[in-house]
Amino acid sequence: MFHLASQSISIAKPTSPLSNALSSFARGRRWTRNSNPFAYVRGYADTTIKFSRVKPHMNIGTIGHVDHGKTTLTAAITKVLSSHGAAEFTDYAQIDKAPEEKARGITINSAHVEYETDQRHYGHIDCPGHADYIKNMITGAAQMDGAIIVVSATDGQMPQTREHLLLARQVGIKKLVVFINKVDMIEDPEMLELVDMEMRDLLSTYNFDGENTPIIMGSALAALEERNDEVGARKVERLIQACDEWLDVPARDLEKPFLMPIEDVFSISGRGTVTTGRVERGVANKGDEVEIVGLGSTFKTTLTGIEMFHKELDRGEAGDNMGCLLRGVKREQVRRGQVIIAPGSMRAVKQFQAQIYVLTKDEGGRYTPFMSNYRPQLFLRTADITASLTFPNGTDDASERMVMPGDNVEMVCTLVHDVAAEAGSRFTLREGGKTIGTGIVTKVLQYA
Ligand SMILES: Nc1nc2c(ncn2[C@@H]2O[C@H](COP(=O)(O)OP(=O)(O)OP(=O)(O)O)[C@@H](O)[C@H]2O)c(=O)[nH]1
Ligand SMILES: [Mg+2]
Repeated sequence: MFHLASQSISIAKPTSPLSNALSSFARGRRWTRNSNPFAYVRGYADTTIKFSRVKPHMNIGTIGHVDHGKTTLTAAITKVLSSHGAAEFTDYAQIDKAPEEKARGITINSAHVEYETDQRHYGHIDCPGHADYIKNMITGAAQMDGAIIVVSATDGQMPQTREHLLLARQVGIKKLVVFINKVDMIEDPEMLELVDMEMRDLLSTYNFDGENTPIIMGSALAALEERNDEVGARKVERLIQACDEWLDVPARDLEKPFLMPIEDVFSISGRGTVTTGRVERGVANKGDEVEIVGLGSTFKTTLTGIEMFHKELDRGEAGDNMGCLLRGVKREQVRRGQVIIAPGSMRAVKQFQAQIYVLTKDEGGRYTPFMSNYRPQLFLRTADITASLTFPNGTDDASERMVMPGDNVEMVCTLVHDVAAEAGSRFTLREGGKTIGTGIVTKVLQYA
């Protein structure tokens, strides 16, 4: 039904059953807590340790409806792994640490932690579930290679469970692991079976592998509070094992030209301007010439420094969350929404044709149809731009034609600001605080 996201899913048989993985987690290593991986930017000048690439790195995170337990689970994972020496415990209050988050008891900003298993190093992003902060969820999810969707056993699937699944698909996440949380509050086992069945159906609806996706039932709070190990710590261990076995470390696009969407910009006195983001593809070496593209200005500069998780690197590659020090660039010259690329490898576009899926109201989308010249916000990588949607030339009755929620349509998007894009680039459409559609660029019609 959702043909934009119809990549085929290969059913990976777990090749290496994790033998006692959790107990033999990397011992004796130094762990740095990173509720915000970009906090290092402030200490940029001090860092000399080289980042080690012994294990494959993977970005995952927690998504799902508000209050279903994503932050509790994130804290619980670090707690359980810290007891194996494989993470530094990051308490709930260190993840939801903004005053407003504490006051309201919800996550607003997505937060980052890191931990390691025998096989992998994970960067983990805890996303907000509240509908008002879906924008932060999208940017968080856009950095993930796989995700843990948290569903409370007491509520079952809810609107943002569905919306997050759809958006996860949209940002290119191919596999998920499900954690059915709060089982400590459930007495009737049939209830759990029902949630399990409904989740498998829902996964299939959104083109995930509903049949084989691991579903783990437990209690994040019990694990965090170190009680009732059977539903607590043991289930969190099972969850991490499922992540190791089921989620695939993506084939990195190392061969492609370098591209890093700019997520944030910092100014460091004495050093210059640092931009942070997740490398989408390719490799950049310290000293490389790069090009900044989008939002009205395209110019060349040199990467004078690369850094990740407090450590300095000589190169950054696809999948890395990193900071780039840019030579001779003023803070005002760079903005979230631009990209840093290998010079000449992509251009800024003003208009393109796209295949768009319009969400139904049950998916959190519009209740009513829209017509030509509709103007939603278009989110592409980290950019957020107003766009005008029209029908392609030659469409019959274009001025009267309506697009209904649930429709899959080809439309022309004309942007108020230019953005780096190419055929295959994916985006999300939002309006009045909610996601109303998702799309993929099929053809560039006009460059900036
Ligand atoms: N009984 C029980 N309560 C839980 C469990 N896990 C989380 N909770 C409680 O559920 C509430 C919400 O938990 P959070 O971890 O903040 O939920 P969240 O999904 O991060 O919420 P948002 O980030 O705001 O979307 C808190 O009061 C938790 O203590 C659990 O396993 N059992
Ligand atoms: Mg939370």
